[in-house]
Amino acid sequence: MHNVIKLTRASLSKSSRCFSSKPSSPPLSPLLPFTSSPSPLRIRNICLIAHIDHGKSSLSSRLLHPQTEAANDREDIGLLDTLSVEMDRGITVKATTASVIHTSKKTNEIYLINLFDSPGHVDFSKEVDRCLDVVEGGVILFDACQGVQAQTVSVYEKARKRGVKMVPVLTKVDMENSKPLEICLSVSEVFGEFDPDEIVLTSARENLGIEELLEEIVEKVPPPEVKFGDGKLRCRVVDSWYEVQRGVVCLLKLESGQLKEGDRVVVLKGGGEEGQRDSFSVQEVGVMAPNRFRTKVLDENMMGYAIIGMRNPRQASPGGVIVLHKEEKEMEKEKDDLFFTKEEGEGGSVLYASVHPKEESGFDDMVAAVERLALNDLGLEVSMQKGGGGGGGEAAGVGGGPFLGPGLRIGFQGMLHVEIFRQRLMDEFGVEALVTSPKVKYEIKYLPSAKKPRAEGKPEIEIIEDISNWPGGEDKFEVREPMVNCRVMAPHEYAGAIMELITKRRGGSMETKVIDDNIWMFTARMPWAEVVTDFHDELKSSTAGFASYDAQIDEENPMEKANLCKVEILLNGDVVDVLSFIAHNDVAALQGRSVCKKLEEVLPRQQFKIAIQAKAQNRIVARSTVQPYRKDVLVKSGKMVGGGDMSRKKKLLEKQKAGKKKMAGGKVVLSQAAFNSVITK
Ligand SMILES: Nc1nc2c(ncn2[C@@H]2O[C@H](COP(=O)(O)OP(=O)(O)OP(=O)(O)O)[C@@H](O)[C@H]2O)c(=O)[nH]1
Repeated sequence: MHNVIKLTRASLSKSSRCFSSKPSSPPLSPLLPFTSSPSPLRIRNICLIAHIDHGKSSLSSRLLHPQTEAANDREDIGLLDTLSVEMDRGITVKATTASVIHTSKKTNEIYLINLFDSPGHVDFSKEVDRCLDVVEGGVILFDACQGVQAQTVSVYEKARKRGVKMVPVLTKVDMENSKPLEICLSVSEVFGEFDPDEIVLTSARENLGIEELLEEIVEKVPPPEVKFGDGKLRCRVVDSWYEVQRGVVCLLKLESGQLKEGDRVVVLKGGGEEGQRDSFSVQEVGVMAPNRFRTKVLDENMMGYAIIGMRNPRQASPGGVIVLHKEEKEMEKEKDDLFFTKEEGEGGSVLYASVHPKEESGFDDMVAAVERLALNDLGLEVSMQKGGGGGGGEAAGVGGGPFLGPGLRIGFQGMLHVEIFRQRLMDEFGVEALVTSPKVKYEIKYLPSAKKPRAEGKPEIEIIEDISNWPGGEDKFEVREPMVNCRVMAPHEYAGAIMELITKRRGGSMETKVIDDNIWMFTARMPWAEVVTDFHDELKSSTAGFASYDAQIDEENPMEKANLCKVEILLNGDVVDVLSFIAHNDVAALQGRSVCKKLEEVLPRQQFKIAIQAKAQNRIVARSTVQPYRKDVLVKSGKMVGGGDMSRKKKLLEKQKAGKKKMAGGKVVLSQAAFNSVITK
């Protein structure tokens, strides 16, 4: 039996004595020679997975703690959450990796553990997929107070599907309201594969159970498989990011061979052809610990970084494979087997919006920033078309109509992803962007119509992710919308509220499962458009914050027919597509009214009146007005103009009226707040 704490009430009550106080791993620097050529048998690749906020980053930092210079006794030093958006919001949005050296007390062997700290929020689950694709082990965390949550089940399923060996861990056992025994029993019951005795009890805050966890990892997780026995270089690009000084930095997993500084390499990617690819000279390689630690060589099965003098971010997107230039021809033949992950552009986005620079002149800068950000954010799907374009640069944007400058169409993974994107553009590149209210994509099936027959060559079925392409009034058509399988977990006393909410949001095929004495799980098939916006907020408020949810695209049956219509928003009589939205026929008028009301509150007042209208199914369903600034032309420097001269006063008022009439065609300024009003409806 390994040295995992035996889970008994007695052991729990004296838990602090059961845990060793600090891991005994030595600092990284004396082990430099080892890090450059470890035996694959002593490498472990793992990913920490869990529901949001269950303590992945804190535990990762604690695992790294002995070898970092941050000799700080607190766990929340956030060693791996380094983006400013992560520090600001206290969440992980980007999976990060670091290598930990661990000397096993049992075998006295030194191990190199490459760990990924993955994000917990469902919007960043592409990051979790990317990590699970390159590891053999997953440390699955359960919060000792909250236990199994909806996203835990989903990450467990992802890991199970990939055959990743899981090490179960309870976190935050130091908390006063923690219920380790209860939660361990519940975990074992829900997943049916973890023995409660095997679950490692940890506290990143109190530095408990860390040594035991490291021992469990080296004991349970298998070493990486040796896939190619020919010693030729094949490096998988796991991640990459752009640094102003050094250009593109790639995070690599060496599937085979050895990568040395000075090697000449090429990146095989789907698009490039043999002989046409740029070759690069490897300038620096090393491991992440968690900062860059130069080793000059990376060996088979290691994970580390490489700087190869690349400046164009598009050349090294995740999914590519780095091979030696002299072996390019040979590797070209294996190309199809070498592409391990999806290529850029196949992000499977679920929400689409157009993104515009706040100042029209900033389009080219925005394009460059988005391009760099997309390298590092797998969930983004950017359509960059070559050619003239709105800003005169390389990328052609989408037109913003009379209200916005040129922009880019971008696919996102969810609403939080949109927010994080905007903030990262600002924090990391100083670019302020406006993101229109994101929409899901719809499938339009055109039906035969005598009034407006389909033009020759036009497809019967169209996918629409930009609602300015929504069919016109004369077209006969059916709409299908994307569906998700939604899972909600909450204490059973909220069952009524949860069922009501799911029904209100057009959920169907609802099922309920009892997880333990307290928690029930609700599953339902729901329209994605109903879930992606504020479902989470409403769920939290109707369950006093206790419910957790997770939604996955229904792969088997992704679209379903629905009675939907476009609600057009008009400003001073002009249809503004970037504010228009799609609604179910039953609530179109209601939502139109709500958006008009909200726009009235957020549209900045002008010198002229702004008439806001909502139009659905060929009729105006709502209207409201933003009143203009009213300047009292009869008062000048605090004094009444013209004294008792009525004709002078009349003249001034008429002049003002004429001026306003002239300005009525003025430009309404759209702010981010205006787009947000459409999101929440
Ligand atoms: N008391 C206590 N609090 C902890 C412990 N570990 C983490 N926390 C707190 O729990 C919160 C979430 O911790 P994180 O480590 O950011 O959780 P996470 O799973 O990485 O979060 P995401 O990556 O955003 O999903 C923070 O406020 C931590 O300070 C622990 O062992 N004990």
